[in-house]
Amino acid sequence: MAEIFKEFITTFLAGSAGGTACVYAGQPLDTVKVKLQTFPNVYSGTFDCFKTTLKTEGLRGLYKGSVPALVCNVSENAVLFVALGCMKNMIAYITNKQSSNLSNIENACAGSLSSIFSSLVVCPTELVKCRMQAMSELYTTGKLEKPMSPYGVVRSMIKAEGVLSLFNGLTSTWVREMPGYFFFFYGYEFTRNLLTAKGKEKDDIGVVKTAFAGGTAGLCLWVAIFPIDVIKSRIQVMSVAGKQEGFRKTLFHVARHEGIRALYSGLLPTVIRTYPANGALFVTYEYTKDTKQFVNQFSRRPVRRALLYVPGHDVRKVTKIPSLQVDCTVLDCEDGVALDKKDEARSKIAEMYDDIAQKSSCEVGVRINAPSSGLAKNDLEVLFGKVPYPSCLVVPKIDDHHEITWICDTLRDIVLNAILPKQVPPNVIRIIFQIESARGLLGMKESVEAGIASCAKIRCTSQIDGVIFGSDDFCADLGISRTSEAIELMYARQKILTTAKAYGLQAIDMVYIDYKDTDGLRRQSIEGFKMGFTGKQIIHPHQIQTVQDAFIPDSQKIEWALELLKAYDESRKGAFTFQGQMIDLPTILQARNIVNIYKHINEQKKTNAE
Ligand SMILES: CCC(=O)SCCNC(=O)CCNC(=O)[C@H](O)C(C)(C)COP(=O)(O)OP(=O)(O)OC[C@H]1O[C@@H](n2cnc3c(N)ncnc32)[C@H](O)[C@@H]1OP(=O)(O)O
Ligand SMILES: O=CC(=O)O
Repeated sequence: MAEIFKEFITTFLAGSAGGTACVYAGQPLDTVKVKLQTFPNVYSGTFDCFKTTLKTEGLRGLYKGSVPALVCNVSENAVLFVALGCMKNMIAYITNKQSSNLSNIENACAGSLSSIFSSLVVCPTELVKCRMQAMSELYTTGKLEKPMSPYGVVRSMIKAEGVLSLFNGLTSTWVREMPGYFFFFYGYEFTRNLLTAKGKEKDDIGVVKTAFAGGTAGLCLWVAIFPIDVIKSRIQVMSVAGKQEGFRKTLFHVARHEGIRALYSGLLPTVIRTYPANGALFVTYEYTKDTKQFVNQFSRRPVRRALLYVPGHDVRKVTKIPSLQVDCTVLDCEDGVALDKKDEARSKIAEMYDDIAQKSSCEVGVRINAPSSGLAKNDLEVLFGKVPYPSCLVVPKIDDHHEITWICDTLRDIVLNAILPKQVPPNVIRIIFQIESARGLLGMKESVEAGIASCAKIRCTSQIDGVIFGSDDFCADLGISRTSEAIELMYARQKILTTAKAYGLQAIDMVYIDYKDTDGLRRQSIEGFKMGFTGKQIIHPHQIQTVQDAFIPDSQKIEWALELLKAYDESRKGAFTFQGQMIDLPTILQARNIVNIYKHINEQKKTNAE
């Protein structure tokens, strides 16, 4: 059910975005088309109409009716593309095929059927739009006493003839749309197939070819239905000056009195308009319909209670990932890989990533080498210069803010230059960076701010998700001797945690390298969770369960929090006593945190299981 809803939302959003792009790209020529269709004798041709409108009414005149056009196009395309999905599924069901494998004719039939639904939106909105676009002619030819606003047009129609008058021209809209959309989608799919290189998918033809296929779709539509559109525009515009004759009578009237040419009046601007307008429509639609990932991506950060490092060159360990019940795995190019194995690790990860990520229910990220190593750029190019690329990037040893800026800028350039010309980057890259030195700790606030600022330069490519405490390198940098209680690391842990939380980021605690000592690991994990860390790095599958159990509130705590929140709702007091303790807002907020963490983890478990 949730999937169907997401599908609905994403198609709806993609259709709406496509409709918006279509209007802005095509409105001036649409205005010219409507003027020529309804007043063929006022202008000598397309150019004259364009020039005169620009001269007398300015650019605003050409964009007149944009608001109803936006309403019209956005709602039309949203409904059209949602209905198209349903109709394709229906045809796929009947023909026993996958909806992505329908033939051109089947796609065309799905498009034609979808237009039955979109016409219900198109008819009233287009009626208002057409009248707005031809307003100055209606006024100067005396058919209207004074110009009206879109709202005025709607109000006067409802007042004079009732709500149903908004559907004036519905039959001619259907007569136009059903064959129109048959040719539209046939033209689109046919052109896309034609432009697809052998052995490639039509979804991969790129922006320019998609735009061309969209324009050709529009060309097929208009050539097929232009006379019907002329009659529809006539009925809709002229009925402002009184009741207009029906479709058939108007058609014969125009043909007899004005000649067949009048039925094609306005075809040229329409054909010119169709390439930018429908090109923009399909490019925007195709490239935003993957908003499902967007909706998922921006909703929440993935839960990362345990973050398991897997050395990237170690194929045996990497292929183990799909069998592990862990929140997050990180394929390592850095400290888990010897210097002479760096190239091997990088290329193995690039080669295996897609397969491993597909088979795993956990998040699969990568850790590149440090910015100061001289290896990081190569890592980024190899790992992120192709699709699919990892959804999560761990960057070690951030010693100052220039380094994280450099990483984020370089990553963005790689994605923009290597991926964008071919397709919209399929997923946001969630960056987590490591603080592992005295300098890194002191400059952490600036590094967080620099990372966030760099990612914000172009939204949707990357975002800073969290900070990791690299305790072992930190000990090396400061000359610290480790103790089992790790009291010597308390300041660093608290500072990292506080800074990360101040910016709403995840804070991931240190590694427990004595991986056979489960009791010690449990103690340190519970401590980290109580301090406020959201998760912990691990190095061995044995550590998964202990850590993941520690980073979720226990059942007693959840019960306490739920009961407390219930008592708070009932008491409606600032301070009150609950189970012998004084409770006020700070404790309520803590209880909410507990419930939120619990809910979030359970939701993620459900999503992973789906
Ligand atoms: C401290 C600072 C840091 O930077 S930490 C990050 C860098 N270090 C790392 O990435 C090290 C990751 N861990 C490892 O390489 C191994 O766990 C080490 C510690 C070397 C132990 O490996 P090994 O001797 O194979 O352990 P084992 O025989 O007990 O393994 C049992 C089965 O589990 C597997 N395993 C082990 N570790 C991992 C891992 N990290 N990821 C995935 N699988 C792992 C082993 O391959 C072994 O599987 P199998 O039974 O052979 O099929
Ligand atoms: O990278 C991790 C560390 O502990 O050092």
